Amino acid sequence: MRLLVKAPAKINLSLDVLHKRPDGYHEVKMVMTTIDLADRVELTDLYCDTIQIISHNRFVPDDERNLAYQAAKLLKEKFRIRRGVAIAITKHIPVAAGLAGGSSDAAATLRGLNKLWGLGLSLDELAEIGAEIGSDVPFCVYGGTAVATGRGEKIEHIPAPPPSWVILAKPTIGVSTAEVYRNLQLQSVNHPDVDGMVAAIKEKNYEKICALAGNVLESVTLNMHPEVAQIKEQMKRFGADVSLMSGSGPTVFGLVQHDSRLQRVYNGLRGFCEHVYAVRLIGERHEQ
Ligand SMILES: C[C@](O)(CO)[C@H](O)COP(=O)(O)OP(=O)(O)OC[C@H]1O[C@@H](n2ccc(N)nc2=O)[C@H](O)[C@@H]1O
Ligand SMILES: Nc1ncnc2c1ncn2[C@@H]1O[C@H](COP(=O)(O)OP(=O)(O)OP(=O)(O)O)[C@@H](O)[C@H]1O
Repeated sequence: MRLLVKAPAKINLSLDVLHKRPDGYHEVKMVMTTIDLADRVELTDLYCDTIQIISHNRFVPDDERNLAYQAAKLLKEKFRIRRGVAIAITKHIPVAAGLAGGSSDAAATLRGLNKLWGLGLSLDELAEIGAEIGSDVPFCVYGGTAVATGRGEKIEHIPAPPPSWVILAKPTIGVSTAEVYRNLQLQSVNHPDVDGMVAAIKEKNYEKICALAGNVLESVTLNMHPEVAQIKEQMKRFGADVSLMSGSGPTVFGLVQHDSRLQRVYNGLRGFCEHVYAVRLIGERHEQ
């Protein structure tokens, strides 16, 4: 049997870090939402008992380092599955970009194998398993819009933000999430108002969402890579209502509500940035 699953990217509308924990992770409080830029994950039953990753992207590992491989391995071990699977991943989400591409591939693999192998697990159960793979995986299991706390694995669902265009611009550098967290100087950052962002989303107040968008990790990545700060400025200058780095970066996203302004922001950025995308906020959860 063969199953096709969509793996959408996320952006962080607000990202705060509260403190470093004894286990080395950071306690976060952030608002995440899905956008309609997605990888395609195709799962095919194999007769032999192996996990095979097929990806034609040179930045994506095709062995046990791939997060989708780790998702399949976990399910096989936990539920003593003696079937194999080929996981073909067509990447559309840029790699190491702050958009949770690998995490979303892993989450899509969990949702897909749950069906393919008839495991009957709930999304809550899949999210719990996903937390063993990475901090962003539980959110990606559900999709939608949520406040994530803990190290990112505790998910509280909130309604979708009002509709908007999202312009993404990714400079040609990759950023290591671990390195960004390691270099964070918490005593000197401006903490975003995450509760205010949640209220603004619930009120569907687009102006307030734009005013409250913030990400403490910008303090690290913008310093390490000044081109990210430049893109952020250009995005605003070309007419985005707000521009912010997503996750640990380096992708910068801009929100644009009016169609009339979309083309100007998109074309303006294309002038000096190779990877630019215009997508929509989805903000709605996956079905079981
Ligand atoms: C930046 C975000 O993408 C925002 O959504 C996430 O916080 C990162 O999530 P992720 O990429 O799934 O992160 P993980 O794979 O769990 O962790 C990668 C590394 O980032 C650091 N890390 C991650 C999450 C967290 N809350 N605190 C951390 O300090 C740790 O050094 C960890 O070894
Ligand atoms: N399925 C996958 N797709 C992309 N990268 C993967 C995958 N599996 C493992 N990786 C590895 O993970 C690294 C980070 O890739 P990813 O695209 O998930 O980063 P990211 O978007 O910054 O993640 P996050 O926003 O969750 O921090 C890559 O450099 C790659 O080596």
